[in-house]
Amino acid sequence: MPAGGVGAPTRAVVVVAAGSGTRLAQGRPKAFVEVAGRTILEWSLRPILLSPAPWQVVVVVPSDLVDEAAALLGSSGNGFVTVVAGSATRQGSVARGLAAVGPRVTTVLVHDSARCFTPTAQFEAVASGVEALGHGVVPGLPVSDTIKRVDAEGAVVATVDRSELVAMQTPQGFPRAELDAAYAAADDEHTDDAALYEAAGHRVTVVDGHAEAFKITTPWDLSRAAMLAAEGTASPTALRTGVGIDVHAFDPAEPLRLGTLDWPGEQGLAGHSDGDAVAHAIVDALLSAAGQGDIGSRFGTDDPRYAGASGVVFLEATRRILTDAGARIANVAVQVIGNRPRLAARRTELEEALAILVGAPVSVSATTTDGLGFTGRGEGVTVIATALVSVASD
Ligand SMILES: Nc1ccn([C@@H]2O[C@H](COP(=O)(O)OP(=O)(O)OP(=O)(O)O)[C@@H](O)[C@H]2O)c(=O)n1
Ligand SMILES: C[C@](O)(CO)[C@H](O)COP(=O)(O)O
Repeated sequence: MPAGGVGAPTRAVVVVAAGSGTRLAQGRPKAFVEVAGRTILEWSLRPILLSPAPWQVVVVVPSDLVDEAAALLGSSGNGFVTVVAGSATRQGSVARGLAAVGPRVTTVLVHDSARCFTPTAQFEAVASGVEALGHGVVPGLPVSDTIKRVDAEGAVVATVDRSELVAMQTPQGFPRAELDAAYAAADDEHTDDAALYEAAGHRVTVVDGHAEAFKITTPWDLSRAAMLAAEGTASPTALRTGVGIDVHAFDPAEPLRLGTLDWPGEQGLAGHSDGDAVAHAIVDALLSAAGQGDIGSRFGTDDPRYAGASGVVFLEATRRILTDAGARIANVAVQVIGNRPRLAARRTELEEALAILVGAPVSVSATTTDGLGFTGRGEGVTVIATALVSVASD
């Protein structure tokens, strides 16, 4: 499914990783330098992948490393991650990233890959701040040293009142249309996105930043990053697959509900709920991938709340279970085995409806068994689903 299609996220984060890392001096662009066996780029995506909200992620890397980054991130398999080539300046790189943000996105965050241990909560706080306030939101930390203003010779001109100062971090968040317009109008270089946005006349609110959102700039910062990774403060993300199967017999007295859609004129499926075998197989695949049990243990047939319940109810409840467990859905694939209904004409509609509920791409395929078995005799359907989720690993 394209990043901008129905079901695509309304939040995006542009992760700028196209800098050269001159001050880090490791002989490689900074985002491709490793910390505890993973590149800074991979570390920087971990908190975003752990976020319960679905994000479109645009990663901006040096132009000669686009293929390497796509391979590293496995982005070809995930419609919500895009890798694009950066520019000579940070501002130019951000502009290239913004150009790749999908049409459904209304809140956009810009994040330095170099701040790779930024906690997930900081992304959530900034995005929800933008959505609540309707203007720019940036994380900042109080300045801990005394600050002096000096002249060209190094003579102190003044001691600055540091109670008025905050050190800026990322991600910096903005209403998408306003940031796009500010970037289109910008004619000066700014050191952060908020400055460019302020220059266009907009308001910016500062929220609390976090010490772990420091920017890896110098070799000392790299040592600090290695210490954090070794302490497990920055635990890596693991990908887990899950599988689910559901079988239902046809019941001509019932209307057909499959994949949360109504199928007028088709025989229904028998069941304690609405018999939506596609929704049930997806629920099992998601629970299995996240290690959260199965549909029977979570939504028992003896529970009156689920008698006649629609697939939407099961999918929404399952998504909440995964969110509470800190698991993020990467994608779901479904195969329907049976003679009826014929899915081809409604495949896109079906995939989009399911993607909205799951919050990630869903692909649906169908097959028959050449007349063999109960599905071949037209007595019912079998549905198989697989799911991929990311979870915090030990
Ligand atoms: N042309 C550029 C320059 C910087 N960045 C990104 O902007 C962030 C902040 O820049 P900085 O940490 O200063 O990175 P470098 O420019 O790589 O560092 P240096 O100035 O030491 O070369 C980093 O995530 C960096 O990858 C970028 O995408 N494109
Ligand atoms: C955006 C930023 O991280 C906020 O502190 C910073 O301005 C970028 O760092 P740079 O070294 O000025 O590129």
